[in-house]
Amino acid sequence: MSRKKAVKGKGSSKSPTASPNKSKDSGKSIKGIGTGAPSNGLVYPSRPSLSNSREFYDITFKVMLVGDSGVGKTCLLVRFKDGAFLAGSFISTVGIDFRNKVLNIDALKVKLQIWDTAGQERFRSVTHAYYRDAHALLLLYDVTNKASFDNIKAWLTEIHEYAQQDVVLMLLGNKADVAHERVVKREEGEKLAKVFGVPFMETSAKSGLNVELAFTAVAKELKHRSTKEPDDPKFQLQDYVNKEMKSAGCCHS
Ligand SMILES: Nc1nc2c(ncn2[C@@H]2O[C@H](COP(=O)(O)OP(=O)(O)OP(=O)(O)O)[C@@H](O)[C@H]2O)c(=O)[nH]1
Ligand SMILES: [Mg+2]
Repeated sequence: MSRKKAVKGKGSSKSPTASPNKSKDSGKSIKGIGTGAPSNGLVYPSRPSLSNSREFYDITFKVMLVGDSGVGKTCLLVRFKDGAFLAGSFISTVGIDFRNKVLNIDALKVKLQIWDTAGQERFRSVTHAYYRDAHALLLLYDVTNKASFDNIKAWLTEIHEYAQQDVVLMLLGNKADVAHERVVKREEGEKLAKVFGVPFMETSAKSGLNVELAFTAVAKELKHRSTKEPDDPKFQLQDYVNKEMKSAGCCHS
């Protein structure tokens, strides 16, 4: 299996084509980031591995974080990437930014290129341009902010307008650690997600609750889609998430 080297570090991003959209090794055009054909990701032909380093990957996908300003998109990404929480004053994202992380999924190295969008209205036209190439979208609301929950319908309308039809979508109710200021019950999030047929879970960038799971579940779904044989059973994202939360003894019926 050929291993590609991931672009390192934090990217600031004016350009949506920061990732390769062509395999130099194979010389052929490949589906995925920057090509506008995101359904299958980038799968590289078999070759001996160059390295076991986390820098190398077999397949890559673009994941976008969206939702109102202040719901915790940047904090969720920083928690996932660096295992840390950005406490203190809130610095709103300007435009769009990305970070890479390589995960081991069923013996494959899956690189997620994660785009952190600005939730502020004034950057909306910038983020619209990036939806088209996204393989997956994590749509966040803040369980302590009712308006961010009420806006989910508008976000879904926007997603249907700008994203690919088969984009993997997951709804996340973030800041689940804040019990005393909670105004959106978990059941309300579950209900809304059911209405729109999207997987759902609550997360906390502060405590780390379900952060790894959210990204891993999406990576598994994308990897499954891109490598599955016709007879393979369908990967059920919500079932996987429920099973994992149950085995972790976490907060789900
Ligand atoms: N208690 C708690 N606070 C959080 C959590 N996630 C984020 N915050 C806080 O919420 C505020 C906003 O977080 P950001 O991650 O910057 O929000 P954002 O969605 O990226 O906002 P924009 O960049 O403006 O779109 C910050 O003050 C964070 O410290 C969480 O899970 N729990
Ligand atoms: Mg941000």
